[in-house]
Amino acid sequence: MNKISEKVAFITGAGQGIGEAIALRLAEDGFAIAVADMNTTSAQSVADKIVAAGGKATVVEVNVADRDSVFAAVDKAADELGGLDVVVNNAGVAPITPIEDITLETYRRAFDINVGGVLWGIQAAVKTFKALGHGGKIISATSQAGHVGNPELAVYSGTKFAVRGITQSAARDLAGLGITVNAYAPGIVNTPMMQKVAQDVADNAGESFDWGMEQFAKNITLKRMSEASDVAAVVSFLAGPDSDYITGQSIVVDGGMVFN
Ligand SMILES: NC(=O)C1=CN([C@@H]2O[C@H](COP(=O)(O)OP(=O)(O)OC[C@H]3O[C@@H](n4cnc5c(N)ncnc54)[C@H](O)[C@@H]3O)[C@@H](O)[C@H]2O)C=CC1
Ligand SMILES: CC(=O)C(C)=O
Repeated sequence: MNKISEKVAFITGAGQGIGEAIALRLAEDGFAIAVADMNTTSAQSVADKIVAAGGKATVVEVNVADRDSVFAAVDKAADELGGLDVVVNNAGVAPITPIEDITLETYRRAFDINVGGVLWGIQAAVKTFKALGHGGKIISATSQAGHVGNPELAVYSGTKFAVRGITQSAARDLAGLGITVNAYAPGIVNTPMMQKVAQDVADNAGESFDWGMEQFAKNITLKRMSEASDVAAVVSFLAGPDSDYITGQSIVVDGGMVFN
């Protein structure tokens, strides 16, 4: 096994879905894991799974939309786990927003969580990496919808395009500190988020849940939906030494939906 011993990874939105899969995969890779989420009950069950498998984990409560909360969570994780090497800004929300229905509240919440959460996560990571006297890796969630605008997802697509812009700028700003900054862009992953997106799109069209899923899944070249573990494998690569010469990139892991 490719063990990276004594390294620490902080992962937001790690209580379920893609974040959970990333936490389990990086624990398997040898990282001690800060399972950061606003839902501490689900986060605790992920931490319990890691510990039961022989790994090391701690639960950290965080609201990624709140800058102070993110800084406090990263500090706590580094204190409890004795360091910090990788920060994964994974938490996000995906409201369905046909153009004419977009409200100020929906717009603000999505940008506060999906974009603010990435900015504050990057800032908090830099502060702690500097305090520890070394560089590190910052990895954030964008989406295939951050590479091509998706129907009924204008606000969400906007946030995920923003994550790519921030990733590119931060990569340039932070290279001198020995920090790489990258993103992963999943496709259609079978998680609670995607199930709700499909249900909402189906409800708007007066169709079934399966029809809603099909609207997203029909253009996947590999003809299967993604498992969260497909995404976690790419994050494992971005968190490990084999990606040391990569920065400022968004790695698409979507079974062939968008081609760059
Ligand atoms: N599921 C999919 O098909 C895709 C997901 N993504 C992105 O991957 C990331 C993870 O998505 P999923 O696992 O599907 O989502 P999910 O909704 O299943 O899980 C999200 C997790 O984030 C946590 N969270 C939400 N808001 C938070 C906040 N303000 N502070 C702290 N934690 C918060 C939730 O409690 C939950 O545990 C998101 O950024 C999403 O946009 C990107 C492309 C496709
Ligand atoms: C939710 C999401 O990121 C999609 C549909 O790509």
